[in-house]
Amino acid sequence: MAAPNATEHAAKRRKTRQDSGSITIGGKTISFAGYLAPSQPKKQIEASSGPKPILPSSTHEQQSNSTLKQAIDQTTKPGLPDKKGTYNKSQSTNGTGNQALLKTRRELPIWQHQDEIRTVVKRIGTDVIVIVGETGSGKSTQVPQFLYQEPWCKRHKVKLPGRQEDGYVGGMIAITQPRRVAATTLAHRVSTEAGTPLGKGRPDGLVGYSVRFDHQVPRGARIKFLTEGTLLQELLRDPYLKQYSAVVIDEIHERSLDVDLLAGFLKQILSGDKTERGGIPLKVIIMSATAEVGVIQEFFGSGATPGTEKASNVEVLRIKGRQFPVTISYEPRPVADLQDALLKKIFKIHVEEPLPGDILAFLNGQEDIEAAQRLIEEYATTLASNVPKIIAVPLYGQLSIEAQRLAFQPARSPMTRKVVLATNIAETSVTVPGVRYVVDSGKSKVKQYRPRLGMESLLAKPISKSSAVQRAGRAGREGPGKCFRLYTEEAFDAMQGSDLPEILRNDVLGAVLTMKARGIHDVLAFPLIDAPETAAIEMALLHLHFLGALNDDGTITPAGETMARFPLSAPLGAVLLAASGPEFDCVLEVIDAISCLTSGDDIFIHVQSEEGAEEVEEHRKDLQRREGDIITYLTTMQLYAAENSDRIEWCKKRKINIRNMKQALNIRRQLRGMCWKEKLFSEMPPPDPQPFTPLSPDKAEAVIKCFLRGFAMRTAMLAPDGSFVTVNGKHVVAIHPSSVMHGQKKEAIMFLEHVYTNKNYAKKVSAIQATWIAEALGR
Ligand SMILES: Nc1ncnc2c1ncn2[C@@H]1O[C@H](COP(=O)(O)OP(=O)(O)OP(=O)(O)O)[C@@H](O)[C@H]1O
Repeated sequence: MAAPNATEHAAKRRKTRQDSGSITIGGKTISFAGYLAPSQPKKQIEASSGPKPILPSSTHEQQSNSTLKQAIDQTTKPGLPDKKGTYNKSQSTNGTGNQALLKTRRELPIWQHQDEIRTVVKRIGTDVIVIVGETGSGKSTQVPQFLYQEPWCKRHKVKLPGRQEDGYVGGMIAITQPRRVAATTLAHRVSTEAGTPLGKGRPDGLVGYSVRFDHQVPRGARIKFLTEGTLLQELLRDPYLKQYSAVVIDEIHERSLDVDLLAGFLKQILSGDKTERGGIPLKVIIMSATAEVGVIQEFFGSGATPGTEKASNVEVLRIKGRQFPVTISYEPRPVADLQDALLKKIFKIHVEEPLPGDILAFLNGQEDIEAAQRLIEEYATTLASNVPKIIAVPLYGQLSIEAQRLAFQPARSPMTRKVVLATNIAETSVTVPGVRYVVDSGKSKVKQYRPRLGMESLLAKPISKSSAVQRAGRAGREGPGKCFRLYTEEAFDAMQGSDLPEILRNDVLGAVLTMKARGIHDVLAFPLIDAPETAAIEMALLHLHFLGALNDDGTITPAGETMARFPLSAPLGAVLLAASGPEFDCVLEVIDAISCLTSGDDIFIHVQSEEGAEEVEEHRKDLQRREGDIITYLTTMQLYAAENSDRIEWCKKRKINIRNMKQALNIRRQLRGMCWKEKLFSEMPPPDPQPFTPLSPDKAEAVIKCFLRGFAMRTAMLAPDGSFVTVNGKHVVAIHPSSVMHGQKKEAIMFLEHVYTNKNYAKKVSAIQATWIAEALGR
């Protein structure tokens, strides 16, 4: 039977309106009672489908586009504000763009506090300044701009221990963000406000950003936004953070593992030998709307009286007020079906609330986002041509940076309301321009690691009060906003104040390696706000020893130091190092596979329908390899790089995410550069495109054996009943449907990811032989 074409599929899936005033989309029925008039022929429904969105005098797009144009104009026009925040004519080409933003900045609550902030930060003896201000009060964008011209923030020429010639200390402010999306968008915003270009190597830029695999820091930058992980990497190269005068830790309340480590290192720098910085102090500024101030004071304070805000070296500043009000509403009673309630709320906002006003909805995770996106797209097709349109844009961590940026751009067509469907990555720090309405599901997926089982689970859990406040704070940033909480007020009252810090619920492998690489021998004695279970640290030490990162006495090996320098997890670092040995000699091949594995979201677009999946299988035949997912990724990269006609078309045909593939190529280039520097291979390959030669079975085996050096603990054997049972822990795992190995029975498998959702799944799976596991474990 011929496979149905895409139009037929779409027609099949398309909604069917029902007489009951509900709509069935993708097998799900949503009642429209109260929103849209029920049961009428389509044309009539369109003409009288409930209250229409109130239209503005100018359309949303006109407004958004002019804002965007202004922003672009401003970014391309150089100009720095002077000390008072006004613009110097010689620096700004016409000043008007910057002046317009200056007016907005002056209205931020924090603007009135700038002198106070400058005074407190420069105070001698004050090492740590905690700034607590409501969401949107202007902390992230304004504080670095208030400080970078202060005399203490200058670059100082100083004598440094162990050096003949003078060195330099200070000159730049680092601001960390928990996520790259916040770091990059804030850098763009601040460079726009300052009127200076953002970009590597550009002269005179004031602002830059540095996130994994993407560094845009202009020469002479004074303000640098980075992810916490990137600053940790910098700490390995520069243990005293000599290039910085101040480190601003933004959104500390998120308590990521990286921020807890950073806090520990910063505490050590503050209490350590000042001569290492030529006597120049490092100022530490900690900011959040919802931080537990007492905990921070206690941690950083020397001679602090907990809870009194009177620590001698720690000062607390509280910024009152927010720029625009946010009205919060709750559900009268608990909702039975969260996704149903979320969609209804989005549709209700669309028909009742005025434009402009985009919606930001918080969902559990990628799967829920994709499902909601499909349903909104179906809903959009039911809207009459004379009512505003609605579009859905996803925003989650695994998307490539480029795909994430789409969520921050205004809708392209006129009279269109954008709905950003996000995970908690949009919860703190970010401003999604255009958003006036927030819909909060009250849930998020939380990763939890069980050290004794060596397993990770990813389960949807109620959020904390702190998260709910942050989510609401995403509305009301450019005008008054509304936040619709899909839970009752009682449920809010019953929420925990804050989330459990990541260090207490996640694998600490990377954290322990970072500490070891920074020369911390006794990791149990390292200062941490909250110490993880000893069992978790012991597991991490054993694992690192197995990876060859630690010697028998617990000191770091040269291989461990190299692993720590790579912007990759320790097991992937171990894989690269194994590939560089004469036994395997396949670094370039391993880089090809790792590039695809780390480029964000899966490069392969998951097709929902069975027929669609069959069609895609047909087109992916040239990529798929019987050895499993790793060799399939590797082959995909090699074929993509060899493609010399139309790479976009090539991706489209195979349903490969074009942006992620481009990002993979970018990562491949960077990893090749890093491995070259580390002398892991001896000859640079010729530039692309080169003719494609399929990987030989021997080479494929070598690549998989290298991966086993990093992932021998993530293997499973076929049991007599046909299930796979993990070698470590003896758990039953099923091969995830996204794997090319799905449904296959092999003697043994290795999996790079392991997640417990509704089932215990192995992802990124390769076929292996049992003897290979013994070989890898017995080294
Ligand atoms: N990318 C952007 N586009 C448009 N406006 C922005 C952008 N970033 C910031 N703003 C404006 O600047 C204001 C202050 O933002 P900022 O991030 O400095 O606040 P904050 O106090 O750090 O908030 P939060 O605690 O929520 O991170 C926002 O409310 C918004 O009006």
